[in-house]
Amino acid sequence: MDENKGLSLGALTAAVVTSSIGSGVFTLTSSLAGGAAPGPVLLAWLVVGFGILMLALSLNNLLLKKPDAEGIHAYAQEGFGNFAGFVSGWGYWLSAWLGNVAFATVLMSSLGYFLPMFKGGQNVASVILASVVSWVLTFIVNRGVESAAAVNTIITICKLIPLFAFIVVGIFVFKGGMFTAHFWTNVTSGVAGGSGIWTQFKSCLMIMMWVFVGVEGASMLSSRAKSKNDAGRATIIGIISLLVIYVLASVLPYGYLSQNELAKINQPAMLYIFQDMVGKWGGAFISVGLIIAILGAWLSWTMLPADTTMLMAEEKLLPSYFGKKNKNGAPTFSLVLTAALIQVFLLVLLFSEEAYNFALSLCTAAIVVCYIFVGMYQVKFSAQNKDTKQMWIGIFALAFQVIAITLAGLHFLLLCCIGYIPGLYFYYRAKKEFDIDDGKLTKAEIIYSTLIVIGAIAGVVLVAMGLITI
Ligand SMILES: NC(=[NH2+])NCCC[C@H](N)C(=O)O
Repeated sequence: MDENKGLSLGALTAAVVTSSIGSGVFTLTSSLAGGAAPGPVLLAWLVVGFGILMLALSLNNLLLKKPDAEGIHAYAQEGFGNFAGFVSGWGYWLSAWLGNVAFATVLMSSLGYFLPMFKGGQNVASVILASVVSWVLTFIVNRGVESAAAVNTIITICKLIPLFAFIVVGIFVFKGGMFTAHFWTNVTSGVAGGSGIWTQFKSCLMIMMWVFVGVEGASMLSSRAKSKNDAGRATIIGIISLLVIYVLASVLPYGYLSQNELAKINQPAMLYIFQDMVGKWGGAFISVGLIIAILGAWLSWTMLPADTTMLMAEEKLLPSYFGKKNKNGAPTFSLVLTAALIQVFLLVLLFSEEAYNFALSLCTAAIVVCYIFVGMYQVKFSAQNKDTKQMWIGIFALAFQVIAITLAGLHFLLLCCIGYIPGLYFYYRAKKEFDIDDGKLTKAEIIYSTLIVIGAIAGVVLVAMGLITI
């Protein structure tokens, strides 16, 4: 994007929309229909939309008032010290590549639409191809490639066209009677009378938060807005537009197929529903858009984690080799480490029952850690500056994240703790390398690290006991 003139309202709004759209919207309907009827789905959208809006407004505010903070973890560090900065940054990094694992499964299952050998996205052929894609993207980023504005625009258009086509056709084939038949009752649950509204509502949260992962990226662009007002306005318009797209794409199909049919449809659901609506070409049409959307998002989510660990190394939160750039200006160590971990996870996928949901839940849980720190810092900073309105925005943002992750599944946070263990080692190495606090962990850091380790052990134990299914 052009750096000199500042971004217009339209460009900023587009950035908010496009930075969030990855694979999620294409799989939404069936993921939601597995646990909820249209009524609770709409209710959940309202709540999640509000919570995310509060988060984005907090980020906007902080960015404008603290323009020199670089990266989302900077707020945690500024507000609550180095260890908090590390926890937030490492969480962002974990989230970024775990999300790529989820992308891999959707990408492969959409290729399965054309090539049966990839069907389901969870077999040896899929894992091999996904690994190749992951390493190729890493290689490209390692060559120092920056995402070009023109490419971004093309990717955005390719993402949006199939979505609009789906929505328009969805409106035409919509049958009101079908939609309202079981508006509040979950007909897939097997329980007579379905599961209660509350249970249905809860089942929507994780996937709905997942589709908004990435909004923080666009909020980060606020500093490049032509005017401060535009930054705030673009966030609101962008999030409302996203919400409209998500609501329509996920809810219209309830007026076309029954909830049972929707829940059982192959993933990526949008592709198969559209094929059902318009004929064979429909599936191909959606899948091309989907494949481009994922590759584009995957590329930027390859750059982002490496950028984060690079910044963290500059802030002395990680050893200097995380920040060491090759001759193309790319942080090779970070990139290769990340790709290697993705590789391990792709192999795990072979044995996972619900690989996509598992990966997206971990990705979402990990980023919630950063979001919680953003909320906390927004509250702290606004309270210090006696800015009551912003403080309330922060309180809502924070409350939403804490409550939503508690309802969606705290055990995913325990599993994320496992991912923090190597991070703790690197944090400790960094303290030694830069001789911070005489190269030792402080008392508080020891306590927090112990809690993380306990969380990780609890996570492992729960998995071993079969209480958490992978
Ligand atoms: N690689 C990642 N961290 N991806 C997260 C982005 C997910 C995106 N909101 C989606 O709907 O698919």
